[in-house]
Amino acid sequence: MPYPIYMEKMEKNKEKIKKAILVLEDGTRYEADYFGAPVSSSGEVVFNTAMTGYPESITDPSYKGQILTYTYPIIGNYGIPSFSYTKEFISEFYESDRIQVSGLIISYYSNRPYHWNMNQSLSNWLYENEIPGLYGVDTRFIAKKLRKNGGSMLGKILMRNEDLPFYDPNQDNLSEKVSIHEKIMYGNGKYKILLVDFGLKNNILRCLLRRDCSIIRVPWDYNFIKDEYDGLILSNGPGNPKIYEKPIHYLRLALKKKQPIFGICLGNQLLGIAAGGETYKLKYAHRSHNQPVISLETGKSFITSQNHGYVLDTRNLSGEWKIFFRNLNDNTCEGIIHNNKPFFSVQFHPEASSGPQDTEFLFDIFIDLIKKSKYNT
Ligand SMILES: NC(=O)CC[C@H](N)C(=O)O
Repeated sequence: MPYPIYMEKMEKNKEKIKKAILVLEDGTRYEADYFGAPVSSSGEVVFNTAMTGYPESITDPSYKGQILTYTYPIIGNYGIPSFSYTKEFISEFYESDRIQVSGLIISYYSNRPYHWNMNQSLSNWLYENEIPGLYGVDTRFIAKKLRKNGGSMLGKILMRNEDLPFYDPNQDNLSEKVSIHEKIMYGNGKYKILLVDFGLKNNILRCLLRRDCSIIRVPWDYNFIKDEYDGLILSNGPGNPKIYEKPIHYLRLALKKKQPIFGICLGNQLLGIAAGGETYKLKYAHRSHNQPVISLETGKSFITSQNHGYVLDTRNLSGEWKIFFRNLNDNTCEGIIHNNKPFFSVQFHPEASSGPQDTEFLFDIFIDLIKKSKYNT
């Protein structure tokens, strides 16, 4: 066993640490030790190069159906935070109320976690939620392999002599699994935001509540066309954007109206499709805290937090739209903006969490657009 491990529950049960196997769709088999729960799991293996923020990423619904590999070598060192809620009943430190990843693959599991706000260890949290983790893995080797295959591969974590079929989450409607089923209202601010939840990250709610908004959060397939609102936000979310035909149809209708629209990540892809564009899978997916983008409006560049495997092909975008941001690494589209209506969207995460907060000002731009359209100023 290459690394020590901190597995309270396992130790209590005097269960011996056993080996598990990572199997990739190209036939690669990789033996490693496990932490968290001793259960087998199948999904799309992706990797993230961020150095911090594992509690936020693990609870980000955009990771639904995915097995997350960290290239940063030490994970678990600050445990996981307390389960506290704001007065609006939004989790203070998590991006949703549950673990969303199907498994974790890491190099070194830190066996002495410490943080003033720590509630329990990462291993314990995974154990309680029946999610497996593998440690002692050369995650940079895995990342290189995944990169060669467009940033992801189907894979499975297998315990004992079990087996599972491969599972491709991109064939599924994942928003159905992670979105809400009933409307939820938050705050009583001046600006009425209709927020379509495709699997939203809580920090979108927190950012809006700090900006005098009242939020009507609705399920992914909610028909918002007849509703009254000051601004429409399309959240981030998991899976293949092309699956979400119903909301794309509603969006085409919303584009005929004049209320401001702001799309984030999956929201950007859906808005882009509604505006005539296409989406395709990136050659190298963007999952990190240090993705550089440039605004084609101002010429300013920003470091952004990202988590996406698909991207917009803007070639067939209707002439009313232009590219708002571009990625400075691979030149892909990082956002679009309408020429004369208050509609824009970004592929990165202006709400960050985790990651750099440099682009949170986009929420202010959105509120300014609302002020203009609401008060005609
Ligand atoms: N974070 C997101 O909204 C991700 C969008 C989409 N599921 C993708 O991977 O490209």
